[in-house]
Amino acid sequence: MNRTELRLALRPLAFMDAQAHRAEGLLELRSEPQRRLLVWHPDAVERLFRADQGLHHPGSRSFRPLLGERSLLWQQGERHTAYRRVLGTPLRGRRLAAYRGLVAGTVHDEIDELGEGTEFGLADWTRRVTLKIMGRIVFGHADGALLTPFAAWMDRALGSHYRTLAYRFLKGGLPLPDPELERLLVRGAREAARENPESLAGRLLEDDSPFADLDDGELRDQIVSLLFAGHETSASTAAWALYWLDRHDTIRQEVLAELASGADGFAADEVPLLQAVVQETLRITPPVPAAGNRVLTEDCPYHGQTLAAGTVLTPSIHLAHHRADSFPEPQRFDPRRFLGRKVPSSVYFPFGGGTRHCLGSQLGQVEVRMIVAALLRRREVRCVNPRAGVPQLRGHAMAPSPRLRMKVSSCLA
Ligand code: HEM
Repeated sequence: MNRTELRLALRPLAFMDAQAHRAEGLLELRSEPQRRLLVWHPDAVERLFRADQGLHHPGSRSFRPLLGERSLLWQQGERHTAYRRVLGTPLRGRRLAAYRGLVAGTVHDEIDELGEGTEFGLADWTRRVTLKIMGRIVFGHADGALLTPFAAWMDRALGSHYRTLAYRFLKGGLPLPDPELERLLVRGAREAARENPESLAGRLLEDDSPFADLDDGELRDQIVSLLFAGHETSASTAAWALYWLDRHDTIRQEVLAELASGADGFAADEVPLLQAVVQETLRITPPVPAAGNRVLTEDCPYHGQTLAAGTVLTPSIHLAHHRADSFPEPQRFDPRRFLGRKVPSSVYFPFGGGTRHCLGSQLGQVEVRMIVAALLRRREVRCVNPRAGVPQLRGHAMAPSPRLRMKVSSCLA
């Protein structure tokens, strides 16, 4: 790792912001022989995602041990496609309706706990809600015996950016969980397959699935990956959306007026302004500032130069979302940018793209809309310390600082 890559690893957002003036939307992070480029120009992004099928996806060096060497996040070829088919199908389109009651029930139970005068850490609260939702989706239940030690492990690995860096650089990798937790996760998945065949673990292991005979190691990797990828990002988006609405009271009032129809937020077309708030939140504070690395498998001409096979390309979501020619006044929170407008996926890609496009993009947005809708409708909540609304890195993800607190001033329902 050279000095430029070290600066990116230590302070990724500050590093990327310092590159925002580069109209070419391309920066060399490392030179030959293992050239690495940060890319955010719309042409480069479009070409990259279009060519994704033929590229290599090596995955993150620090996350590979955490999520497991056989995680679907770095599987390639046919096995990767099969994982996406089995796990992605229930998370899309009409199938999503099956989760409406589950998401609503979890959110309302957590809101019930927020009495008048309660102060709570926003990012921790949304993380608790989304982990319970993912527990119910993956196992069919939100058993604290599984989810509490899982959350504690994630916090140990990712709860402090500097601790994460220390693990990565001084201890040779992020901490592995207690073997007992790994055993519990695998046992939970096998029980789910018997008792809750509709759960994701059940679908993965059902008799006619290509993964019916999955061994415990590979099963562990998929369960950890689903719980991790499925809750950190949605939690971060929900927390940022609530923060931005707190900062923009007129928009908050307009969202509340929209919710007066009784909509629960499940269907985006019933709440266009709330959906635009979610999209703008994902633009201005994308929970994943950079998509996964791609490696060119053959030489590729680009803007008068040749990018050699082996070049690593890192798509910067953060920089693409802050290009003034794509989003005028990019630092301004303005959901109206998205009202009645479809934004091209080469300039706006909070869920990545190509063959690795997020499997839970629709579910994640449903969760955020339903969390925001239910909380706004049922509680009068305000930020106690809005100055703490600064980004905190959790591995490759980015959430509001854990210091950001909300207070319930009254219970409305
Ligand atoms: C608002 C919430 C979410 C955001 C912003 C988000 C963002 C992302 C991004 C940026 C990627 C990498 C894509 C790439 O490299 O091109 C990704 C991958 C992935 N996400 Fe999400 N995600 C969210 C919610 C979810 C949920 C709810 C799940 C539930 C299962 C999920 C599961 C996954 C999986 C399995 C992958 C790996 C896909 C693959 O490698 O084929 N995500 N997500």
